[in-house]
Amino acid sequence: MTFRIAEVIVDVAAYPVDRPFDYLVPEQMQSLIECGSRVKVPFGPRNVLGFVVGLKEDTDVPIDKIKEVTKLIDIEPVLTTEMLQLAKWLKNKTICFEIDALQVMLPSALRAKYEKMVTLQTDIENLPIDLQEHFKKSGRVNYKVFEKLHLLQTLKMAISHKLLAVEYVVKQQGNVKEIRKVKIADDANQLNEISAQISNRAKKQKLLVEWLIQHVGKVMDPETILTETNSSMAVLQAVIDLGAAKFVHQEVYRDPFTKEVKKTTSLHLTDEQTVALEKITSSMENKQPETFLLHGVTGSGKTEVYLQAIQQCLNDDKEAIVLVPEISLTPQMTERFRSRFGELVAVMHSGLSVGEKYDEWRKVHEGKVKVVVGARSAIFAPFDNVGLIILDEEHESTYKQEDSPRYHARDVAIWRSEYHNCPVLLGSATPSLESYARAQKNVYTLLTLKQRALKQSLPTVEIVDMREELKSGNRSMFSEKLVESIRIRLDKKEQIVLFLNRRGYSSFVLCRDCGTVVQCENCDISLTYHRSNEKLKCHYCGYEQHVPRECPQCQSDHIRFFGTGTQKVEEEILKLFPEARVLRMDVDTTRQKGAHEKLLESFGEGHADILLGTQMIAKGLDFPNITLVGVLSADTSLHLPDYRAAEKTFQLLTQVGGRAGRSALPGEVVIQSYTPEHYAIELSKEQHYEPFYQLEMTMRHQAGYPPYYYLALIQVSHEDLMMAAEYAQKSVDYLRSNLSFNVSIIGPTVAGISRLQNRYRYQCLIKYKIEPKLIPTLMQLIKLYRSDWIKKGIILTIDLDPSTI
Ligand SMILES: Nc1ncnc2c1ncn2[C@@H]1O[C@H](COP(=O)(O)OP(=O)(O)OP(=O)(O)O)[C@@H](O)[C@H]1O
Ligand SMILES: [Zn+2]
Ligand SMILES: [Zn+2]
Repeated sequence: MTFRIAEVIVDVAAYPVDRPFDYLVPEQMQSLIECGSRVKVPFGPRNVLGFVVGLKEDTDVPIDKIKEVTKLIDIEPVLTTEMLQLAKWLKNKTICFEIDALQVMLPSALRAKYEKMVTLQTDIENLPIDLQEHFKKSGRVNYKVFEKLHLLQTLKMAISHKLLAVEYVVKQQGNVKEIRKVKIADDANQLNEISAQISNRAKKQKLLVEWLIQHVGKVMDPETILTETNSSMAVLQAVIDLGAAKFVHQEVYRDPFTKEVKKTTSLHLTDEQTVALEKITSSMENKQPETFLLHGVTGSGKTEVYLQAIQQCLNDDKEAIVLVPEISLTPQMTERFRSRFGELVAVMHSGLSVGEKYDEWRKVHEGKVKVVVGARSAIFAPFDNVGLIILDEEHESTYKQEDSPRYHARDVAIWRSEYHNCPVLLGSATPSLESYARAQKNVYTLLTLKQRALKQSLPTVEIVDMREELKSGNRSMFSEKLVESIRIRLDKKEQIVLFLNRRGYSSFVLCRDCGTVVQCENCDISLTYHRSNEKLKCHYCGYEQHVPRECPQCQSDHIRFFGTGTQKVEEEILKLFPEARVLRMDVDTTRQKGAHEKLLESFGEGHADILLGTQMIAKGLDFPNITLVGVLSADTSLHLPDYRAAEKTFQLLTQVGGRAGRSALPGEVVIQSYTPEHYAIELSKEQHYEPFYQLEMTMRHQAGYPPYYYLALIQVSHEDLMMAAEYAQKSVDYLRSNLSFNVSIIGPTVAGISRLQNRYRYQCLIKYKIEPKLIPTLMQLIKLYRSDWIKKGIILTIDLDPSTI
């Protein structure tokens, strides 16, 4: 069947109406075009990108008005029917443009510049005659060749018979970091000749070439060569000009899968694990879209349950998606999957280059792998026979995307599970209140692991009141208790994790005379001090400046940085324990690709006594020799203007505490706090979730927050303060006159960060329980915005279930 009309979602933001437009399919394209393919179509004066979301025979658009599809980008669709449906759902669920929903499902490589290449998948004789000659020289031919020769029809056939495949080769644009190395010539004779040519007066050059002869063919850092030979860059350049070596560029990035992994097999499950696994597999057998909440204490062996459930899924010839929060995508976690399922696993996370990400996506798209382990966006993995979806650490806020489409991976997971009739498994030691409440109401099925896998006891937790320390004259950031515990571990050669809670906290520069804090020029946010290069940086817009020598307000020179960064803690530790080997893990030491991995590996191998870090080390670590966890500052995350502050603090303390005593050796946790009486801190002592859940639910009920109420956040920004305020007020008026009376609308108020990237920000919060008019009203508001306000420079965003307010 061939269709004449394509329905296309076009990539035109800021168009008030979000619906597909009809285009005429030129005859030669009719047998090639499919739903889920990208096209180029004329829109107004331009040619724009679009996605084919429907094909049909007729249209209401008059024949003299309808325009033709200019170009078919993919002869194989890049999106499945499922994804097209999902995009429609996402559009309503998150109030976004359908185009944004479609784009988010594709790897960024397909949005970047790329070259399409056709690669040979079989012996050349098996190809249709017309195509054969093109592959004689090389197994990889530019797609454009076939386009020019009008061979697309034949090409498409060959592709559908898997004789050929289309590959997108990304033109890397600074995504891959390269470093300059020196490649020494391969041929010793040639080097000898060069040496002979050099006049005896150019002693340094001669010496350098002599040295190079000893290292024929090697690739080395220029710095190494210079220090080893005690020569200068000029000398090196001179011998390079003579042909003794050449500069080469090497990717710093490596293949994500270069490391060998040891194969593991299923462990014998504990009783609790067995019960949990059976429930999950029986739901898989019955093809039920059931959502499970696996609540297991730290170290209870949730991961082993995931692994065996996935095994079941593979046995049934189905595919599995595993989501983990970006920060716990540690090599340890991914390795556990790879060592069980080997080549069947693809890994997707932000540490990969655009090209690498695309390679992983393609493995999924082509069915070469059966399991995806990845961060949030891996939920869109284009499998077509999903048997199980897992979200590890389901409470993590990184599962919510902060830009359009503002989706939550959990919601998408549940949607896909309904599409594929398969279960979703949410796992956590500290479930989100929302999920636990749903489990209480039997919307989710609760599975519990109360004990650690080898029946180890949970670590003992001691909370130290830092106010008392101060009273007794201890001004350091380490309490006496913690110092003593560290000393014992160092003596026993056991390992220590020190955790610096830096959520909502940073080192800033403050004038001790007038109290001024140095702020960003573009945002109303204090700048963060970076010791490594003595600079102040804005973590929101990237602005940076040197640390001022005097206060910009009062010119006093008593201007110092304030607060505790990991570097400062490290110095302090080394003062107290000069013999300790400390590994520091923070944004500064993990910037390089693979650094994270190396640090952890080295710690795991026992090359350090103390692992010091921020949020990054709170999760997923499973090292048997860790017996002490110290939390330096439990409170910092408590004082955030966030209704989830207590929940986040409790989760963090429980998770980080859970790193201790996971094997034979018993664990101890020392939590330092200035507000030890706060329930989130007090209750983390028992490492019991239930009491915290009960109390926090009461608080939420009283304050009218989720899970009792739903929230929607509307933000309005403009470069001009008055404009921002005016349009925020307009939005609120509009909402008030259209929503029911039992919906509370709070605002407009100044946003938490009142100015960002030179735009003033106002917001308004909607709290509701049931409000059928909400989505239609918000859609109308968006329409108002897109058709008029946007021209005045307003930016309006709507976030349903915002993760912070
Ligand atoms: N049935 C079992 N028999 C023996 N060892 C097990 C079993 N299940 C899990 N383990 C081991 O127990 C340790 C903790 O398990 P795992 O890391 O899966 O726990 P978890 O619940 O995911 O922990 P966390 O939430 O703290 O990260 C691991 O070293 C794992 O290999
Ligand atoms: Zn001052
Ligand atoms: Zn800024």
